[in-house]
Amino acid sequence: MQLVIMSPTLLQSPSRFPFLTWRSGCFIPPGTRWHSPQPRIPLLQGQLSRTPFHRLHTCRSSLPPRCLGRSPSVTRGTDLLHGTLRQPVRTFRFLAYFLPSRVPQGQRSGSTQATVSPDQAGAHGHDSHQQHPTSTDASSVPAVATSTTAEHNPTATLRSTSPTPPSTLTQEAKKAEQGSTLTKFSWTALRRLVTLARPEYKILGGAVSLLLLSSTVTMSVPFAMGKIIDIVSSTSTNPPFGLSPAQFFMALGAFFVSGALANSGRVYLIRLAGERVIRRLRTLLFSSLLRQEIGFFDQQRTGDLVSRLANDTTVVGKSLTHNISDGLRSLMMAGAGLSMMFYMSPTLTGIMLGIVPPISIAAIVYGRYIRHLSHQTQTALGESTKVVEERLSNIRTVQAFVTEDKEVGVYRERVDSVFQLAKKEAMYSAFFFGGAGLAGNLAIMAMLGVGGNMVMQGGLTVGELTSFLLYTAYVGGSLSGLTSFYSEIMKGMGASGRLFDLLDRTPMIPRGTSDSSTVLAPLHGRVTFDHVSFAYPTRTQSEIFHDLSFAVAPGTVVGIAGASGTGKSTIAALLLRFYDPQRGTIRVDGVDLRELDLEWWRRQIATVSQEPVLFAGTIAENVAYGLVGEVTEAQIREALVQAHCGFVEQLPDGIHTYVGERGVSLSGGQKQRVAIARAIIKNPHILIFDEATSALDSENEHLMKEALSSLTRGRTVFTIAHRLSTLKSTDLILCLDQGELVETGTFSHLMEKPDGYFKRLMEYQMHH
Ligand SMILES: Nc1ncnc2c1ncn2[C@@H]1O[C@H](COP(=O)(O)OP(=O)(O)OP(=O)(O)O)[C@@H](O)[C@H]1O
Repeated sequence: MQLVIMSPTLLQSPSRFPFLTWRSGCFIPPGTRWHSPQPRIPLLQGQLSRTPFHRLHTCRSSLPPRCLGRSPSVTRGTDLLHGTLRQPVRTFRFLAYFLPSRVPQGQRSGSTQATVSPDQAGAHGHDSHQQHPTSTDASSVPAVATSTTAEHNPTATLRSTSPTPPSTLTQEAKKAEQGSTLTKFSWTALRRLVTLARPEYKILGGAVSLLLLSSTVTMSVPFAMGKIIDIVSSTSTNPPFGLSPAQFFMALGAFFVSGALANSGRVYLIRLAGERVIRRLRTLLFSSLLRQEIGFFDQQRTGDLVSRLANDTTVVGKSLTHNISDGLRSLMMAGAGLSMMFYMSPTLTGIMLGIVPPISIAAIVYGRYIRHLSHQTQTALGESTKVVEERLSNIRTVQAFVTEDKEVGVYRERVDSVFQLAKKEAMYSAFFFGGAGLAGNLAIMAMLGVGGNMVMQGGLTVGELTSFLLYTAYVGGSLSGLTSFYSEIMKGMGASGRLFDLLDRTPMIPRGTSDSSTVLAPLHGRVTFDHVSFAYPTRTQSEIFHDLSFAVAPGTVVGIAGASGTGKSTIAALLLRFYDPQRGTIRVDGVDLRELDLEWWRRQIATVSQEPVLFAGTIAENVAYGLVGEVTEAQIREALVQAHCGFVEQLPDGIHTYVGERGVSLSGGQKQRVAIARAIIKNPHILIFDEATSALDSENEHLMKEALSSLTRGRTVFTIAHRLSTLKSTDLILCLDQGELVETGTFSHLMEKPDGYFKRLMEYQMHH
């Protein structure tokens, strides 16, 4: 992607944009590869590598106003869209980078998207959540949230914004879409989830030991405070263990320092284990994804898969580490706190147990409703973001049709429904926080009343009452943590279920490196379609081929002709074994394709497709793509010469010129010739050339023909022809009509047929 940063605002206020790095007078996001800085103007062109989504989001919400045209505030989303739809396309590319390609469903930082439901709030802070209430405010009440930022919410579900119509979704995709909210508890799922953390057992064991230590220190704070109050307020109370007051304070200090060290260690180890789990899961998942057959990708939304890779892995990693650590901590603290309370005053503890649980239950039920509202808001937000993503990624069409105002109208409607839901949520949340705070304070007042009475009658010291109240607050906080622990584990189970669906999925077309798979040596290249019937997995009802049979001798240049949509490219897809036919057999040198080692077979084929895909990298890297083993620069240059890629020498960095994402900085004809060089260097036995549908200019067409002639010599070649005149030099033409082979023969033979199908097609093309 091209990056163009022109904003003086950005250049003047570096501290406002911490996500950008200052380099050579320009800011670039982390992970940016950059080149060719342009002189005189503060402009930089660069290549962006992937940046974690949360960072993109941070970037988006911090975009400089001048870049956006208006305020970047999400509450003024329509203004933002209005501004961006009118930006020149180049500036727009910069913005597009910062917009997520997926919609966060539960993870929004700051602004109106704060979506933490009250009963989740205990999970906030995770490692750093030493938020043990030290004051008697509402935060000490179970299930009472003190934070409204969702930044740490690990439960976000990213949604695809791909425009794929829902009707094409499979059960698998739908399941992913439903997210984790429908997860049911199951021991098997929990066990599988826990197995993912097994390799980290040493680190986690260390973390749990440190957790024990730090929790012990934490839980002695109220006791120590009560003691201190008694020591300073009455001369009759002495420090425990026969220590002098000075020694007691020093011992307490040392105790706290060791607790802090243990806590730091615990946080580090937990994070380390979490990140290791996430790293392992991501790698496993990506490798499993790449091994799936093409039919699988036809049925899935790319956005969902990316979301599983980016988001579900994080949810699982965190639920296994952070959540378990937090849950254990809450459990220990609740248990220890209650025991201490009973020890200090069974009467007061009884009263507390009579008041707090009903408040907690009410808070949890109400909190759930708010979470439901929050979920609805997120869904609506997802819908609105879909509009933005689709329109921004097709900005050329929007501007060419001058539909900016219409699009803003569509977006305004969506944003408005987000606003209405968010308003409702805000109102309910306001009542919740107010009510919960009041209930908490009333409970504390009740206990102060009873406890104060006991102090006056000499049943308790002031210090003991203080300790007791602090323990109440601690226990309340811990219970709140426990409720969120359960919901986080459920989300982890939901996310891991979706991950296991992918990890466990056996590709319908396996790689075939088993002992039974065959390698043909030598390969001659005779290709036979024997009564082949085929329908795409997403449209099983409509057969593309019915009983298709033909044979191609080794070294033949075959042209495949036919009207658009008759299945020409499908032949190529079947040859590459992207799909298997439902009936019939495709044979190579007499051997069923299904018996061949798939990796070996695909290495024997080179394809030059209609719109060749180049990857973000240099020309040399693209030419060498897919080659096994070492490749020299001389080989690359030779292939480029054969493919008539003379233009490469004119480029500033020659073969090391960076071609941009999907080869965006090369013309269509240049891309095709680089793709031909990529095919030449592979030295394939079989070549599939899918002719470009878009017309090339005559010079380009001539160069292409020349390049191809170097490639076709001595190989079995399938040319999928869109312009029939290019088939003159083929040895054999297969003419398809509605998936059936209607004519075969040489060009001149077919043109001689008085009312032949091919001849009619030719004439039609010539006159249109
Ligand atoms: N992945 C897919 N899933 C479902 N249907 C598909 C898929 N790819 C192609 N089709 C359908 O299969 C039919 C044949 O498509 P194919 O791409 O082979 O045609 P073609 O002859 O190469 O067309 P063109 O000349 O326009 O490129 C079309 O009706 C198309 O809509």
